[in-house]
Order: sequence, then structure tokens, then C-alpha cells
Amino acid sequence: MQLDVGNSSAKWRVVQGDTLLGRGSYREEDPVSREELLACCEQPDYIWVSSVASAEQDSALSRLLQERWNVEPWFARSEAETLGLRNSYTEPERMGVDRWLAMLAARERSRGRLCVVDAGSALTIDLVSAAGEHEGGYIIPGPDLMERALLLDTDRVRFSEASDYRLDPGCSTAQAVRHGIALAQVGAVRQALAEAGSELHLVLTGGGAAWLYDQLGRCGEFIPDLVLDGLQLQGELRAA
Ligand SMILES: Nc1ncnc2c1ncn2[C@@H]1O[C@H](COP(=O)(O)OP(=O)(O)O)[C@@H](O)[C@H]1O
Ligand SMILES: CC(C)(COP(=O)(O)O)[C@@H](O)C(=O)NCCC(=O)O
Ligand SMILES: [K+]
Repeated sequence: MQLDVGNSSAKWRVVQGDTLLGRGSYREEDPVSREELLACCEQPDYIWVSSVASAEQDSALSRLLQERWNVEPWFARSEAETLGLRNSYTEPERMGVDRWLAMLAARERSRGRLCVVDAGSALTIDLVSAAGEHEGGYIIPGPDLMERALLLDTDRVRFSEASDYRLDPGCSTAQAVRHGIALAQVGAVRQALAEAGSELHLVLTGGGAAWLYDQLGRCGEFIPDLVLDGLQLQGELRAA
């Protein structure tokens, strides 16, 4: 059993070899999602976790899983080097493990230079050289965080009507905010690609990735489970 715990929700899947036995998403405050998680299988052989949540949330999740199955979860960490992928951080473990695992999985799929984008609560953009060096990356607030920042620290950016995320200029507060956020998200990826220069392969994942992929003209690849795929790689390596 594998879990990808982000700042919005935890995505889980149960696999046996290459067969997917089940999947779902879990949120602490949603009892139905908890029941689904706890009913996902009889007895997992292992529980592997990628988490960017707080230590308190990690302990609570760990307790929940251990009480149910009596299996101690293994929490993956960002490393200095794994399977030829080399971390650029002086303190590698400080890099969000979701970013690390997404890069690891992307590299297994494609050996050239990479741009790995994870559109979750935050939008992360990471560059990996063909040789496996993490060249660096960007952490940008995702759509909800951007909107929250505007509402928190302005007096007159207020609206009640719904508006889609589109790239044309907006003609109301609601549109100007939502279209502005859309522009910032898509623009960030485009500009990162422009900054990066030479040929590279773009890989997208995360809750907002399907939308982003469409906005980017479907260039590159959209891989929904990239973080879990990376978790599987690092987990298998450790288990070997
Ligand atoms: N149907 C959707 N269309 C567009 N964006 C979505 C959709 N569902 C979720 N998102 C975006 O994805 C984010 C959650 O993605 P996820 O990868 O689960 O985040 P995290 O890893 O932080 O838990 C939300 O904040 C939202 O911006
Ligand atoms: C950047 C993130 C908040 C992204 O989290 P997510 O959007 O997947 O919930 C996460 O990778 C994180 O907490 N990183 C730690 C800081 C770093 O990567 O340098
Ligand atoms: K992210």
C-alpha cells in the first residue's frame, strides 16, 4: 500500500505487482474517506508513505494505519542521491519528498533533460539534467493559495460569483482574480521552460495537472500517479 500525503489530501493506492487493487483519496476531516482508506484491503504487505504534512499529521496517520493493520508505515525521505538522481540541496532531506519522488519516477520514464511539474496546493517546477543533476526548482502558490492571499491582504478584492480559470483578461473582480491566477500558473511553467532553454521533456502531475496540461497545449506528458510511482521505486530499492 502506498500513500502520497499532500497539503490538500492524501492519495492512496493498493498494488500487487503491476496490478492496481484499489485507490482513493483521504482527508483527516472527512470520515467517509477514512472508512474507505481503512477498508481498502485485508492486510497490506507493506505501507509506504510520501508525506509533506506536519510531523503531528504524520504521527496521527501512522497511528491510524498501525491500529488498523499492525504494520509500521515507512516514510520516504528526499536523499542526496538515488538511482543516479542527485539532489542540489545542501540539506537534501529539506526538499519536499513529493518533488524528489516525482523526479525519480520521471527519470525512469525518460532519460533526457526533464522539467517536472507538480500542480498541487503549491505548483512546483523542477529541472533535472540528462545526467541526473537536480538543476534547481521553483515553489509557487497554487490557485487556492493565490486567491487566499489576495482576499487576506486586500480590502476590496471581494466577489461572490463563480468564475472559471481562463487566460483572457477579466472584466469583473471575480474574472480578473481567477484569470490572473490562471495566467500566473500557466505563465510560470512557460517562463520556467523559456529560462531553461534547451530541449527538455515536460512531465506534469498533481490535482491541477490535467487543466494545466490542456492550457499548455498538451505538450509533454501528464502522469497522474508520478509521486506514487517514485515512492514505489524508492521503496523497492530500500526493500531490496
Ligand atoms: N478538478 C480539478 N480541476 C482543476 N484543479 C483541480 C481539480 N481538482 C483539484 N485541483 C487542484 O489541485 C489541487 C490539489 O492537488 P493535489 O495534487 O491533490 O494537492 P496536494 O498534493 O497538495 O494534496 C487543488 O488545490 C486544486 O488547485
Ligand atoms: C512545495 C510543497 C509545499 C508542495 O506540496 P503540495 O503542493 O504537493 O502539497 C512541498 O513539496 C514541501 O513542503 N516542500 C518543502 C520545501 C522544499 O521542497 O524545499
Ligand atoms: K506540488
